Amino acid sequence: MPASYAYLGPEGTFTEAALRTLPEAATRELIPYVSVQSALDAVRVGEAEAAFVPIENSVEGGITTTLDELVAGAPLMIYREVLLSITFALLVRPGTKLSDIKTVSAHPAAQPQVRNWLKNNLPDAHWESAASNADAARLVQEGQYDAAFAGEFAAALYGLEALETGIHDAENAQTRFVLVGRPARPAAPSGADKTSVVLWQRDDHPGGLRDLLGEFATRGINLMLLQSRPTGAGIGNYCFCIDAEGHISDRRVAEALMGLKRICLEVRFLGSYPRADIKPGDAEQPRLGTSDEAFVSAADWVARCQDGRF
Ligand SMILES: O=C(O)C(=O)Cc1ccccc1
Repeated sequence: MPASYAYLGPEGTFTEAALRTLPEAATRELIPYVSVQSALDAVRVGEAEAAFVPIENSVEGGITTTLDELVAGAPLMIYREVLLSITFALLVRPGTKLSDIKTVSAHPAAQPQVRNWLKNNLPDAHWESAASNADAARLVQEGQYDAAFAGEFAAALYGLEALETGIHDAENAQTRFVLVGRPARPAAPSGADKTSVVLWQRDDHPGGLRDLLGEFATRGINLMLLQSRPTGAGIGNYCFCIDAEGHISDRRVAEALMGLKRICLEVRFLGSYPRADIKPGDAEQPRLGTSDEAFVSAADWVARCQDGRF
């Protein structure tokens, strides 16, 4: 197994900055890839042990390329998540003034975070999407665009200077990144975990989504993400990406997944992994009647009833 992590590159992405916060990244070779797809494919073909990619941001929601790869591509599993607070710098070739800027570029997920700033400061600039924010910086260096929105730290890598820093339409904007590998046994519960799944409904009926959500609700499981994605089978056909509190080895989570497996056309397990938003020990206690002990004693009671020993 190659001891390398693929990531959305080139060098100087927020993805790379987030990846470097993981202790295990220090012992791996970090290899930049040009797209989320190519980083994930590197894992699928065994070129890399895992890939690190953006999956969600607090301003715009899911990063659809990543969700769609996890939903429809050859199965992969999430092992870790990282949250990074993000503000942008406007990077230009040295000497460029604001009034010189006719074209700006960044990753599409950056646009909702800089839209108001652009309207107020560069209302006539033409937006061009790039494969990543650092790639936009690289293209500015090459002369293809006049300015890029990227991390301030990318300036030195591409011989650029920051004309403006701290650009962010929404206060406290965060992006969530995940470390994705081939399917294997999830790490043991950390005490504050999250489980990701994709659900496909068996048929279209009133309350169909409520039935799916009910499997979590009746077991006291809080949801942290619900994003529908088109299945590609026609208008109105969606699957649901869900992040739920807890680990698959928690009885309530396992029971909810069994319930979903019984009623869904398909359930894809995407992993149980430590939450980045809180530390183990700070997680809420299970709601009344949803602890492992409650499930075990209820199952014992049913077994005794079946045995006539109640
Ligand atoms: O990692 C990057 O730099 C990216 O291009 C992805 C991205 C886009 C917008 C916010 C955070 C990360």
